[in-house]
Amino acid sequence: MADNTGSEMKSGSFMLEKSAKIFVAGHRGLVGSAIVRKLQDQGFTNLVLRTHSELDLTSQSDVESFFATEKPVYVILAAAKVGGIHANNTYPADFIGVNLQIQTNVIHSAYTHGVKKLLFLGSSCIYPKFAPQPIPESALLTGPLEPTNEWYAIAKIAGIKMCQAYRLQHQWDAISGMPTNLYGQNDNFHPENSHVLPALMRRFHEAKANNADEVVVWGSGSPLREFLHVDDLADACVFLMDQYSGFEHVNVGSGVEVTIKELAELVKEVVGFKGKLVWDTTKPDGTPRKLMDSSKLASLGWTPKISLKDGLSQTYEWYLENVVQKKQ
Ligand SMILES: NC(=O)C1=CN([C@@H]2O[C@H](COP(=O)(O)OP(=O)(O)OC[C@H]3O[C@@H](n4cnc5c(N)ncnc54)[C@H](OP(=O)(O)O)[C@@H]3O)[C@@H](O)[C@H]2O)C=CC1
Ligand SMILES: C[C@H]1O[C@H](OP(=O)(O)OP(=O)(O)OC[C@H]2O[C@@H](n3cnc4c(=O)[nH]c(N)nc43)[C@H](O)[C@@H]2O)[C@@H](O)[C@@H](O)C1=O
Repeated sequence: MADNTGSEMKSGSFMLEKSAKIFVAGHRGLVGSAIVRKLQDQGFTNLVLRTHSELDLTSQSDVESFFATEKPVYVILAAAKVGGIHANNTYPADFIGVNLQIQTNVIHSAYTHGVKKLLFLGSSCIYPKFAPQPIPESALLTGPLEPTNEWYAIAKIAGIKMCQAYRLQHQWDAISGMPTNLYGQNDNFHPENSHVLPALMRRFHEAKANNADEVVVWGSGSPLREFLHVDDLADACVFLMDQYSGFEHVNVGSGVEVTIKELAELVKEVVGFKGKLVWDTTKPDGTPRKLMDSSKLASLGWTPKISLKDGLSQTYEWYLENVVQKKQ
């Protein structure tokens, strides 16, 4: 039964419907590809997938036709305009506009065409810049946002609210998960527009390959970030599809935070770069700290499994095989 208050749980029907048609939007991205791997591992056989060029989710009419034709039973919305601190800061119109368009089109058409349940993915940047730490779900809309990503955050907050509004008005089972900073295979390794972890992995790798003496890292090194491996996130998404039908969004974190300086040292070690770090303090630090309180998800019965050290090694192996070797 769908629930308006968040107090009730849905028990296990998703995992029993292995041949139900599931639309994973954004299936080639970091998150979408991990969700596809997880669903396939779990025996789901009827995934419907479209690349950006096959279906532009910012087009309301194309999204409408897609849902009318395909009629998926479940939707996991992992398509979005995504990027790190520099991209968010540089392209505010894209981050608010594209994300509002994608999520509005997909959520509305999914509801209209009888989708049974939808999972919307937001981000830990929805919370106020100076939220209490660890950040509980209840901190939403209690203070001003971090300016470097407020445009993206406003779109994501609108997505949560849209799911809640459709639940209230139409008793429709739309839920929201809020992942912390993610990393893993199929990440974006762009030198400027990516998130810190893939950016540093690439920069250390290239410095090592070129016998460089130093690597530039942005900001002061003091901000704290919590990192979760994307395979853990995918596992949590499947868990939420199966086990959660509440009104409130759910934090998905690892509970482990490191300073950017500690992260840089870890990535340096995994890559095997021997030179020194130089800090470019003209670059923004962003939020000083954003550790999520994931006790709600833990109380439902889900916890992460992959340590940062193991996850980093795995990701570097993947990067070597799939990015470096393919360029050669
Ligand atoms: N990465 C992170 O650290 C975090 C991510 N998240 C959330 O997870 C979700 C997925 O992020 P992530 O996997 O990192 O992002 P990626 O950039 O890796 O992937 C985004 C996907 O969205 C698709 N896409 C983008 N625009 C459109 C469009 N107009 N029409 C159709 N498809 C489109 C892309 O398709 P194509 O490949 O075909 O171009 C791509 O597959 C987002 O909602 C994000 O907010 C939350 C917290 C942290
Ligand atoms: C997931 C989350 O991601 C974004 O927020 P963010 O956590 O600030 O993201 P980030 O990974 O880009 O940076 C983390 C920290 O790391 C420092 N840093 C050092 N050196 C590099 C570097 O080379 N690249 C980047 N990107 N950052 C670097 C950087 O200065 C900052 O202090 C949101 O915009 C929003 O998209 C969102 O929700």
